[in-house]
Amino acid sequence: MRTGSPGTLRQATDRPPDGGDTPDPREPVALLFRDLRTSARGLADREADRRQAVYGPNTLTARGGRRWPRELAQQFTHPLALLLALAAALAAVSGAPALAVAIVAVILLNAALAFAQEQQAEKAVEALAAFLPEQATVIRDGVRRDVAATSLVPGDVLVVEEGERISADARLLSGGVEVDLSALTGESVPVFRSAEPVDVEGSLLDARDLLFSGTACTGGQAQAVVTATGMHTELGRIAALSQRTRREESPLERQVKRAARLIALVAIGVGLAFLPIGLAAGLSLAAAVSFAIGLLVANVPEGLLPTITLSLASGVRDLARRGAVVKRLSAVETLGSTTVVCTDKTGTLTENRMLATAVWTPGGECAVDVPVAAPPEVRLLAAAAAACTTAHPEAGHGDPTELALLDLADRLATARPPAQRDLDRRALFRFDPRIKLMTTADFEDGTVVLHTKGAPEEVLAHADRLLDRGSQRPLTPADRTEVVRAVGTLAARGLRVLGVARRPLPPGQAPPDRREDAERNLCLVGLIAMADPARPEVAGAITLAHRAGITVHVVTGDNGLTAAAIAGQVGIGRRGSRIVTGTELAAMGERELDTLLARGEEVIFARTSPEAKLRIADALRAEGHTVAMTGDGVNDAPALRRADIGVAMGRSGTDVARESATMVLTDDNFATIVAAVEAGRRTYDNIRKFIVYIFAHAVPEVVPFLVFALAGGTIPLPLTVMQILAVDLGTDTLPALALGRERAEPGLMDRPPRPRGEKVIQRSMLVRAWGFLGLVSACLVMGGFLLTLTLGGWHPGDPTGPGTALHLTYRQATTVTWLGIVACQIGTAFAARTERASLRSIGVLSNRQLLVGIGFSLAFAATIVYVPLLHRVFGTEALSPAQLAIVAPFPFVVWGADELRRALVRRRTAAPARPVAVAPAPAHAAVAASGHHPVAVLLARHGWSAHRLHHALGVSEQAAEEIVSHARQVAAEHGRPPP
Ligand SMILES: Nc1ncnc2c1ncn2[C@@H]1O[C@H](COP(=O)(O)OP(=O)(O)OP(=O)(O)O)[C@@H](O)[C@H]1O
Repeated sequence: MRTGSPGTLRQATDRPPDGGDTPDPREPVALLFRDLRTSARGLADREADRRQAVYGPNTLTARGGRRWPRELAQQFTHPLALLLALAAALAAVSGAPALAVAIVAVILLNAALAFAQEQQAEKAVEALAAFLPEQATVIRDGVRRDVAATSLVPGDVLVVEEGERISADARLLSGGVEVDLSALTGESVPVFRSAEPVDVEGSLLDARDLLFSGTACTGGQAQAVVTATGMHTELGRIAALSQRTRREESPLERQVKRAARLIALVAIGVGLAFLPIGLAAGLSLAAAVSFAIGLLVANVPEGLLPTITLSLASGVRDLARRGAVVKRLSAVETLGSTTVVCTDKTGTLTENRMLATAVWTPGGECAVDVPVAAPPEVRLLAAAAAACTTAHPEAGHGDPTELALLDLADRLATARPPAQRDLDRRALFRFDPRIKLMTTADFEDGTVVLHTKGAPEEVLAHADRLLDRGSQRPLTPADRTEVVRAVGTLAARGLRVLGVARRPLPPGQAPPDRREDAERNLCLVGLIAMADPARPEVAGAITLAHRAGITVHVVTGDNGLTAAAIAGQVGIGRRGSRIVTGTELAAMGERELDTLLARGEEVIFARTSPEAKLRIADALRAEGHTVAMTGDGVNDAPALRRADIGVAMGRSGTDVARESATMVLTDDNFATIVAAVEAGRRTYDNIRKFIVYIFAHAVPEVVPFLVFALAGGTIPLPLTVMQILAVDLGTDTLPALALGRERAEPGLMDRPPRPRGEKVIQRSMLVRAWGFLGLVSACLVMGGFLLTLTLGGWHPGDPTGPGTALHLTYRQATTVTWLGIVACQIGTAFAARTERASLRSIGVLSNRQLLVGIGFSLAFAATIVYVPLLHRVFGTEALSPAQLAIVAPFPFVVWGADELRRALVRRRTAAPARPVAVAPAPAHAAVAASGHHPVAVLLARHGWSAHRLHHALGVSEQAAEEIVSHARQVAAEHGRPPP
């Protein structure tokens, strides 16, 4: 046996061990217990509290100092900020110091806003930790209980089980576990660690009997005594790990960054082009340069990216409130484009509240959900199943299946207390989702009895005898058929069926070491059927998912008939479904699987292995789908990582699954996935809305310059450079932020999913922003300018410079132009709130933040127009009520014009807009019955080509052809023109 080096031994003292001086974890257990002043019964609660005061909470504190100075500095060094700085320098040297100061103000203001938005975004993501509190199981005062991982202290006895994250450094006391050390070593192959002392030279991480904080248990069960917590753990010591990693950039942000740079280039082009035009129109070189710079500054969309980040973060926060914690900002946008959800059944579609309702023995079926005087064979069945459990109902700990079995045994008065059961246990082969069996060896009446429970067909495959009315006999083929029939009858009622078998070992024989030796020659005792009701909210969520063009496949470890019954109850597979068992799937080639998935049928993959999930995710992604996949076990981790959105269960799932997932459901509920898709779609829509808004103001800013340049001196400049900057400085940002929080547009979930890879900035948006909203605004502001001049007695060609009679009128006219732009942007903000719907349908005043933003814009505008001190800076002048009256209708005109345009668009494309919302018409039903993608079916009826369906919806080419030809056929049958 290894001994610890005496030099490192601490003297036991009366006070708890000091937090900074941890004992050598490798010293013999007895010494370790002495040094940590603990025992195998764990600490007393009060002692644990005391130690918590000494050691502090078991958390890692971020090192590396404050990061905000660097983050703030970054706001000044990104390419767009540098471009603006260059413009400021140019302005300064070209003799326009006021312009230079104004540009610096733009840079400062933008940096401050961007910084504030990014800090907010980061906080939103960090706050998510609060939604996922980590738990640890400990033994305190000899009793097993769950505590918050932060409350672990040295001396605690930790119980580590498969799937759990290890939250402190610990020395194994009993049992053995497989651990994934990749968080510490980067090596992802699990290693075995056990309490058996083995001498290993080398680093602490190689020690066979130590566990480390931050690693995960991927198999087995063990108890270990905590030797170090918080920053004293190995994880805490690796300083680099405690520094937060940089937030990765989302595809959306990358796309927008690229677009923003492109637009900045265009802005430079426009600015440069203005130089010769301005000179030709009679401007001095200095004036032409400053106008060129003004145009450049006005058109650089520097506020876009931080606004997007903040919008995604607010999506993250919103999702968390609805019970879905996402771990990456980019997940929000991916969620919005989800086309397929692969969900498991137990706990996600169902409540995971099991109740044993019926049992089957060779004597026949017997209901057990009512008080019954159970015959002896039923009592034996319940007792055998209860023996084969590890759950602890008294500690609220355990798999719901096992809790139901213990409850049944309790009701039939055959239960042994869990503590006694654990004392009698001689061996344990845990439930393995691959073979779907669990076996225990238990001491009973002087001998060891093997108890096996699991999927009935597996139990049957390992049994050769049957317990028939108290006596064993060989299992005949007829018996097997009868058992299979009984399973089918129970499963078709949506019940989860378990087979139970046993085998007493000859007296004195020790339990087998190997699982294969334990799980053979079993004697089947009977079947236990459990009801697990479907969650009431799931049916509504499935309907919503279907309307949104999302296909839902069930991928479950359970029996196909059980799964099909539950799926039927919640509405999955209404359009046709197929049950594919794990064995059938294994026999399927890749092409066959592709064809199956391309049909658009909702498939029930039953009795699947975790590896099957990976295969299904791969096949769907290869088809071009965006896949959300749920999972809860250790083995589900690869599939969770491979899917576009891995969804883990916050309540019932393992820590390993939670770590691999992109999204964790705090309520384990399928309906939350659909709610998350909805939130994702809304966030994405909102980003498009403020892009339209931010882009629109460029046109009314550029057009006045063009008019001036093209008029050859007959029309004076309608807008000064400083006025342009004032729009950038004060009036645009808040409404843009408010648009990012807009509520969902009606019909959001009636649209087919956004095709994968679709660009966030689309041509139609630019046409709307520049070609419509911008153009209308430009016409209005130019009209306002010319009207003000004319009413003041101006004629084309009249001089308006300083000292002339018309100068005051001219200054008022430019103020009207400027105020006109602000007014038009207010109209644009209202118009941009919906993409297609009428504003009335979402409530004209429903976005409070927008109203606040507009209030701020108006106050800012009033200051610039009416504070004399600012007149000199911005070249503005106080306006008369009559002049104000010119501008006052602008917001309504812009908004009204867009309202009309949207109404026209709605009318023109009314049918495909809500493709799946319409109740299935007979023709639809007929095609739907053939099992095709319902959205595709409807779009085909509205004239989409097979090619377009294939590319937009990811339907396979063959399926798309079939859908289109079917649509033609249906049209012909109804005497309609072909689509
Ligand atoms: N604790 C257990 N002991 C023995 N057998 C079990 C246990 N839990 C489940 N089984 C059997 O294994 C099958 C598969 O279980 P698994 O946990 O993989 O999936 P599931 O919970 O039924 O469904 P889902 O995959 O939808 O969550 C179950 O249908 C049941 O027959």
